[in-house]
Amino acid sequence: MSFLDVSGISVVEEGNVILHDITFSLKEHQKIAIAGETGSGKSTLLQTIAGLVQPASGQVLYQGKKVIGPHDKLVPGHADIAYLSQHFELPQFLRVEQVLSYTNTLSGEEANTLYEICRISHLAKRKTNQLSGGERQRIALARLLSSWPGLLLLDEPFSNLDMGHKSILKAVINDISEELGITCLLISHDPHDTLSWADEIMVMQNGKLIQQGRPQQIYQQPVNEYAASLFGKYNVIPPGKAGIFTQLTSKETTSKSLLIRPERFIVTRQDSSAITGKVTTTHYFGSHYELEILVEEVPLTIRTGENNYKPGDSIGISVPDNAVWFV
Ligand SMILES: Nc1ncnc2c1ncn2[C@@H]1O[C@H](COP(=O)(O)OP(=O)(O)OP(=O)(O)O)[C@@H](O)[C@H]1O
Repeated sequence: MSFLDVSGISVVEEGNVILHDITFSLKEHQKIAIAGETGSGKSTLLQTIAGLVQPASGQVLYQGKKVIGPHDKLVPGHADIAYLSQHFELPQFLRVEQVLSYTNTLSGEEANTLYEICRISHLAKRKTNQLSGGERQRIALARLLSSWPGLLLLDEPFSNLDMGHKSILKAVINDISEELGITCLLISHDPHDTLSWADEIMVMQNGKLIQQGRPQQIYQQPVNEYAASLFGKYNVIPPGKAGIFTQLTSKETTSKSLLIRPERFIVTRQDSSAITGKVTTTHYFGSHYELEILVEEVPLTIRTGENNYKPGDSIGISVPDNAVWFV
């Protein structure tokens, strides 16, 4: 028995199939992130797990017991599963300590620990209309956690936060798992949030779970171009031109296109062991440069730490064996 077992979940709303036969399981303390484009069904999946949306078929088992959907329950939801919506609301014009006291079931010491972990202790006397977006979110989170759930579902927690608030929230979410032992499942469309945090990533497309795996696997071996696009820039080289690149590796060309991430190219000397391209544009990104180049009419984006090139220059590039992937 897993901590959470989702088996064969389908959801239909207004005659449209929103989730198709989703199956996966989550171990206690495992960190899973869900990625997918807008409308791919991520929120509906979290809401179904939380018992807030009724599946048309399939079931969710939490610690071996079925999560009852809203059709069969007077007050929808599950006492041990907390869901933080993208559209959470806090009561207006109340002090933070009042807002928290309404839901709190913890002892004074436990509550203080929770407020420390959520980085909100200093906000107790503040009114809810005097908070930044990031502070509001951490208070909404503390409010949910004051019932000490076993599973926390976070729906796009980082959207609309600036870098400062985002890094505080990341530390909070980390501490929630590590110090409070609460298992977290989160949705984010930003690869920086998911790749470094998750033990596993699930990729959704049109209501289907199309790939599940370790971050490295999802990033380097996406099942299709859509999955590649969710985690950053990539080059797709059509099958007819793939040989230009595979000749540098032990790989054989196939009928599929070749996928290479921009940072996997190596800028090298222009000799017989390299491919020669022509630089068309250069862009500076602070931590690196991106060069747009043309190799036998194939446009490529390559990333490099140093830029000694300008438009019109010839450039030598190479690609290691494990950087090429067929999609
Ligand atoms: N109650 C509903 N009735 C009808 N359609 C719905 C309902 N809930 C969701 N949908 C539709 O189901 C699809 C998936 O929605 P969902 O919110 O789960 O996607 P998402 O991947 O979370 O998107 P986003 O990233 O924009 O939040 C969308 O096309 C949405 O319009």
